[in-house]
Amino acid sequence: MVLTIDIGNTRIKGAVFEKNTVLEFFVFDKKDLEKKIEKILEKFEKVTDLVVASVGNVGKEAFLNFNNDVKVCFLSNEDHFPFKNNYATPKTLGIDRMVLASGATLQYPNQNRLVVDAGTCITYDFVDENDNYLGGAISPGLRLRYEALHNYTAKLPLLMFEEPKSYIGNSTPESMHSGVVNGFVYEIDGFIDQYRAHYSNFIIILTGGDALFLAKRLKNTIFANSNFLLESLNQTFQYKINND
Ligand SMILES: Nc1ncnc2c1ncn2[C@@H]1O[C@H](COP(=O)(O)OP(=O)(O)OP(=O)(O)O)[C@@H](O)[C@H]1O
Ligand SMILES: CC(C)(CO)[C@@H](O)C(=O)NCCC(=O)O
Ligand SMILES: [K+]
Repeated sequence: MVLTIDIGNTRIKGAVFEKNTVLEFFVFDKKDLEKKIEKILEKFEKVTDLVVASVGNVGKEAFLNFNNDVKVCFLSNEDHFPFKNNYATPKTLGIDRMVLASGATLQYPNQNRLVVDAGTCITYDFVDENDNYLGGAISPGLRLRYEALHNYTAKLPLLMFEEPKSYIGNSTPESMHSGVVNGFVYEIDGFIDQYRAHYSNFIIILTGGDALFLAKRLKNTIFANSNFLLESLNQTFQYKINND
């Protein structure tokens, strides 16, 4: 059994896998990291490996004190991945993006793939049909847009997500909801259109905390898989075992 851990910028997510089947999912706060992992390891005694991807400020050190029977695999940019990395700055490429690209390569062989992760940031990652990772884009996620409007102006309130009533906002809150939510949706549809103009065929994997909401709103119909990063961690680990 494998416990995969995704340390994002905001939250931590985990999943216990028996081969390719998820037994349980977890979401928790950074401050609870060690306590929660201890609990999971107590509940699932058969976990032999802990596989971690961290883009947050939680480093390898946080994983040194667990039960000795558990091996920790803390993924880094130096690991071997199933794609050819054409990024001009491979050392600064986010480990979450590498794992997403890896999952897309392994799960959807021999095709162009675009992964859109709508989390704290929105990331776009493209792997072509010859398994070249080309890069993509990084932009602020939904929650971050609301926070930025509030934090960098004098007058704008901090709002919680609400579905805008129209693209023409007729009040301050409605203008903000339209700008944030519609802007978010238009951006992603716009990027997908751009890829479509250059690649006649590609699959789209939509993931991250806002994926389910987005899937309903995009003009481009695509399926969402909120757990794609955790699944990709499990697959990347299997790949690593078989290729190291
Ligand atoms: N309880 C929650 N806490 C924070 N964000 C949430 C929550 N529920 C839904 N969301 C939405 O999820 C988005 C954040 O996504 P996610 O949880 O994937 O981020 P994350 O844990 O920081 O991961 P990453 O850094 O990998 O993007 C926010 O824009 C927000 O709208
Ligand atoms: C963009 C984020 C913050 C998304 O989690 C992460 O992938 C990251 O810190 N990336 C480093 C920069 C890059 O990917 O080029
Ligand atoms: K993200």
